Amino acid sequence: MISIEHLSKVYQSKNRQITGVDDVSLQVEKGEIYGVVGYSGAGKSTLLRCMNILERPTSGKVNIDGIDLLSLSSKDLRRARQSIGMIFQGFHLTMAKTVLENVAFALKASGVGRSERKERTLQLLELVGLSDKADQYPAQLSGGQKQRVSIARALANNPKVLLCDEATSALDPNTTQSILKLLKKINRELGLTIVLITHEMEVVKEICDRCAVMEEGRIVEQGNTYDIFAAPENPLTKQFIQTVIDFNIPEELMENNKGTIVHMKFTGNLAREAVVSDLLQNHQVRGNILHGKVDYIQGHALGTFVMELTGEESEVQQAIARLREKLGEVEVLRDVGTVHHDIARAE
Ligand SMILES: Nc1ncnc2c1ncn2[C@@H]1O[C@H](COP(=O)(O)OP(=O)(O)OP(=O)(O)O)[C@@H](O)[C@H]1O
Repeated sequence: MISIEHLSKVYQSKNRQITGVDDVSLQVEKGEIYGVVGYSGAGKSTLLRCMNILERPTSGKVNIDGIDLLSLSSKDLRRARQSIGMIFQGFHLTMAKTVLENVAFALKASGVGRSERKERTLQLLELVGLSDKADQYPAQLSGGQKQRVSIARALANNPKVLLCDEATSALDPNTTQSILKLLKKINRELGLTIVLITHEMEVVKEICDRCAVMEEGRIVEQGNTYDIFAAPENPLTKQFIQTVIDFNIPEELMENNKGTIVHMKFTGNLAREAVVSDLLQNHQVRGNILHGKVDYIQGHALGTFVMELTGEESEVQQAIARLREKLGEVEVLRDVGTVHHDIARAE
């Protein structure tokens, strides 16, 4: 549905060039929710605005639903943009128009007649759960309701793609959840392809089928959201994931527990298997769980456990080897062998 190839955007300021997007390629499939996550200044907004040519790329290709957008005349580009809706962090509503007028205006602009406009607007307000607010003004609405109006407006011309520019960043956590649910609903019910940019990995975890992580204009990692959470490779991706799946153990706990501390991840079916109790039965070690959590990403379980293992050093090492056989990567956060070695060296 969306194909971006080697896209770059370089801004020319007075005496220097600033690269907003640097050689980005990505594909978004039809009906998919695709997230781009990154810190401020990473180039997310620039990339998103290049997707509907609100910003003209310096080089590269943008193809949406088989149309090469950069080859179009301004008139054809205006028409093509009707199939690309967009919503923003700041809603961009017209304050002097009612909710109904805000949505209907998008239809008027594309030449839809008065009676059809009203009927379609009411349908859209029902879809976003705002039928009872049709005659209110934006100032009378909460942030979440305003974003619902802007979603209804973005859907007015039956777009195939919806671009979301930090759509939930101005909202509290509960309202964020309700807007994400709405986006998921329209994605499923209307088969709408959604690209969203965000600085919150939680948003990606909630609704994105696939995602990309951006830094300094480049994509540093991309893939299926579950795989990215289960086995992130790039240090920045790991940092983002840690904002959602936090397994930092308080220092006092590290100090008070003298055993070997391991961090394990359970993916897929393993998340439901009794790996830990099997381990404790089959090895002469004691296990003390310091942290444990199962997250559900795209309906699949991802378990994170931090456990202290105590016992004879050779037994502990065998237990870790067994865990690695079963789980793949097992990170040793504190190795008692190393601790003994360090103490001996200090003495
Ligand atoms: N119109 C512009 N003129 C010059 N530089 C720009 C312009 N727009 C963006 N940039 C620069 O391009 C880089 C990427 O900015 P962009 O807004 O795309 O990042 P972002 O990841 O969306 O960050 P934020 O979430 O803070 O908006 C930044 O260094 C920014 O200063």
